[in-house]
Amino acid sequence: TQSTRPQRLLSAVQKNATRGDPCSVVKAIDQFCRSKEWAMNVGDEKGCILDSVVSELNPTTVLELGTYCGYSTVRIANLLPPHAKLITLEFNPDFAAIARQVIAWSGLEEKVQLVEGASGDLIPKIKQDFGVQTFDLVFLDHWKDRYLPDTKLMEACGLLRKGSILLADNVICPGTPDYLEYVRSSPRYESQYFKSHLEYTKVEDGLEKSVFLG
Ligand SMILES: Nc1ncnc2c1ncn2[C@@H]1O[C@H](/C=C/CNC(=O)c2cc([N+](=O)[O-])cc(O)c2O)[C@@H](O)[C@H]1O
Ligand SMILES: [Mg+2]
Repeated sequence: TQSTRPQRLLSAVQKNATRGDPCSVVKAIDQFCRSKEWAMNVGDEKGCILDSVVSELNPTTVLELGTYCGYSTVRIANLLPPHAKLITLEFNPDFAAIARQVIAWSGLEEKVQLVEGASGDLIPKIKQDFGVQTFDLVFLDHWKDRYLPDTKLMEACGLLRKGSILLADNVICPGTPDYLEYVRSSPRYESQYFKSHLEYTKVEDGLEKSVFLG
């Protein structure tokens, strides 16, 4: 049977990256996406912006919406202090299975809890089921029409506190116009756009960093 792109991405990691070395896993995926097959990882250019936001914040609780193959999961987890927790939600079981193996290859399983399911169903259960009260950082990178409803849901579920940061990928390409309008016009957020490029291309894209003001 034909392999899928995520399966081929995982094979490239297992072939070219060193087990237990997160940086080599990130490099192997970027090399695969540049030289073999484009894939919708946040990528190296926007990844550096992601890294700087994570490093500056030094979060202990992080939520990622949309794991895909686990590229940004590994980038974020690699920068977390000991005992910090990254919960990542992924509803496609095939992608989740690949991501688990990518995360395991990087040796960061201790810091990551990958939960299979839809964000709309899981977000209301996080406080009771995963022992997290609020998130220091949320990285949004799932279906673009889910960014706004899930942000409103996180607010309603009390998962954001004064100072929580939302970092959203693809606010230009493919674009999240309703989300962008919301965080830029709401008095409850202080937003900042980090101009960059769509992963592995010269097309404009960027990350929107929004601080929840409570
Ligand atoms: N509600 C939900 N709950 C849990 N998991 C969910 C979910 N909605 C989607 N997902 C998962 O998140 C990933 C989708 C990402 C969409 N990104 C994209 O569509 C995308 C597209 C381009 N692009 O076309 O250039 C570039 C990018 O950086 C992109 O992130 C997939 O793994 C999908 O299974
Ligand atoms: Mg993306």
